[in-house]
Amino acid sequence: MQNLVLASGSPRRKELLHNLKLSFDVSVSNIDESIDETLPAEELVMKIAEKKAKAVAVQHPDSFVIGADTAVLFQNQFLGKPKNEQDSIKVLKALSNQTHEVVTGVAIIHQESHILFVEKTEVTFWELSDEEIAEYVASGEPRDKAGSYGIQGLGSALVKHIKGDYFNVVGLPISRTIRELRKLGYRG
Ligand SMILES: Cc1cn([C@H]2C[C@H](O)[C@@H](COP(=O)(O)OP(=O)(O)OP(=O)(O)O)O2)c(=O)[nH]c1=O
Repeated sequence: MQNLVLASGSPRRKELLHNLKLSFDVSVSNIDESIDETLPAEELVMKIAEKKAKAVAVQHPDSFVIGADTAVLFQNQFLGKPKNEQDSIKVLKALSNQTHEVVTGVAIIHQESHILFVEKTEVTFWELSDEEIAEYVASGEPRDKAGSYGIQGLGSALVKHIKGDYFNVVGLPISRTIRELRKLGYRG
């Protein structure tokens, strides 16, 4: 029996795997997510995803372990989760009426085999009024989310259009992830 482990505490990633009716365990590692700003965003998110997966793989040596990390990239700036409400307001003002990229790095580890990949989605926001931003930030939704919004929640009202995988924006490019898992021999 093959065992699948999601190395993430994100409820969104859990739900995306559930959608595929896969049975899996969740194991969260407390790794240091501080970033090396000299690295390109694509490499950074893959590196952090790999760190998350590796920390869990040592405890589950025969399992297929998935780690992921999502960030927003705008004008060469790497935007992770907001530090506070002021930070969210600043980020949402910058993203208003603009297109940004959401990058998710995914790492899959099984025994000696590793797969790393990055998926990108372009997201374009409507022009947002100060009032709309203030109301959205007060809802609390931006708090635990890269780029200070959640496309799957109230944040859906901010988005004019996207180009690429919607699920990648939510935190896990699920269709590519399952395909890469199968390449490593996963048959669940
Ligand atoms: C842009 C965007 C991000 N997000 C979320 C996805 C990720 O959960 C979060 C980015 O933080 P991550 O560090 O990628 O993940 P996490 O802290 O939630 O979970 P863990 O570290 O345990 O793996 O932002 C949304 O839910 N919706 C969105 O539209």
